Amino acid sequence: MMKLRSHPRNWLGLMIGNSRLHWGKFQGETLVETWETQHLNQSPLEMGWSWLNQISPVPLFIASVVPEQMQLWQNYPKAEIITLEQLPLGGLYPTLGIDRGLAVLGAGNQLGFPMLVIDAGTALTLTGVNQNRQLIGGAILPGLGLQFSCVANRTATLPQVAFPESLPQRWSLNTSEAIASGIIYSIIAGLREFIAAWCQELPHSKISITGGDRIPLMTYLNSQYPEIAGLILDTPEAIFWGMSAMVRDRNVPS
Ligand SMILES: Nc1ncnc2c1ncn2[C@@H]1O[C@H](COP(=O)(O)OP(=O)(O)OP(=O)(O)O)[C@@H](O)[C@H]1O
Ligand SMILES: CC(C)(CO)[C@@H](O)C(=O)NCCC(=O)O
Ligand SMILES: [K+]
Repeated sequence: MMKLRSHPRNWLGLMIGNSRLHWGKFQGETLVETWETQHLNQSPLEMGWSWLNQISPVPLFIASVVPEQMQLWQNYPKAEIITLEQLPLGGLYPTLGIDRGLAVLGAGNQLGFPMLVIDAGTALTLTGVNQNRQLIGGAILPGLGLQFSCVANRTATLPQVAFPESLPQRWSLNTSEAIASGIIYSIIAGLREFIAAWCQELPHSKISITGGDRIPLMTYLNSQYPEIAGLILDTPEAIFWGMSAMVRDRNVPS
């Protein structure tokens, strides 16, 4: 096997997340466009998606944290799976989510290592890599949306609450705001604590954020801890940057 050091001319990246599918359209190394779609109920071929290959025969590179969704792509021609084994970072553990690995690789490649990535997705994760591209570790907690839906679904009277547009009152005098306060102040205080601990060990680290809930989360962080928020770089495309690096350096039979 040899390592290619170039991208296909046109290609698609697909990150299968827990809530939805994230797509990136690339021309060589350039990310041209990203969009989201729902999870599939059947394989893309059964859905009549052969057009994806016939009309535009582009290579498709897939990374997934949802095994059942990945299964649906098994027989899809021109699809290549991006796996953790190929990820050029040290100290990985076998069950690390490929989304976390790709995000920290992508953000680090683009902005520099050490890198701490916050992924505000279905799950909220922190993933830290040092200057030698070794995984130091991270943390996983229920994401913002999951925390809101969990309290509503698992209690008799608590309502489903939408994310508030701005930081709520900490001391609330109504149920909806009390739920929002409890979840939001706890998450941002927790993040502040994790970031402070990380920066104590790796003072020169970059910190970046990605994921579907990063904008409301940054709004709350900005209001309460502007000095912490000011350290965090917005990198919605971090996972695709990571994919791009792995696609460029993929192995091909020599
Ligand atoms: N159309 C949408 N569908 C689902 N979630 C959405 C949508 N728009 C915004 N979101 C927010 O995005 C969050 C999920 O983030 P994201 O899409 O990054 O997660 P994901 O697909 O599960 O990826 P991961 O598994 O990596 O967390 C949800 O909590 C939700 O609040
Ligand atoms: C934590 C999630 C769900 C975040 O999408 C994903 O990265 C995952 O399934 N990870 C596996 C467990 C781990 O990363 O340790
Ligand atoms: K699970």
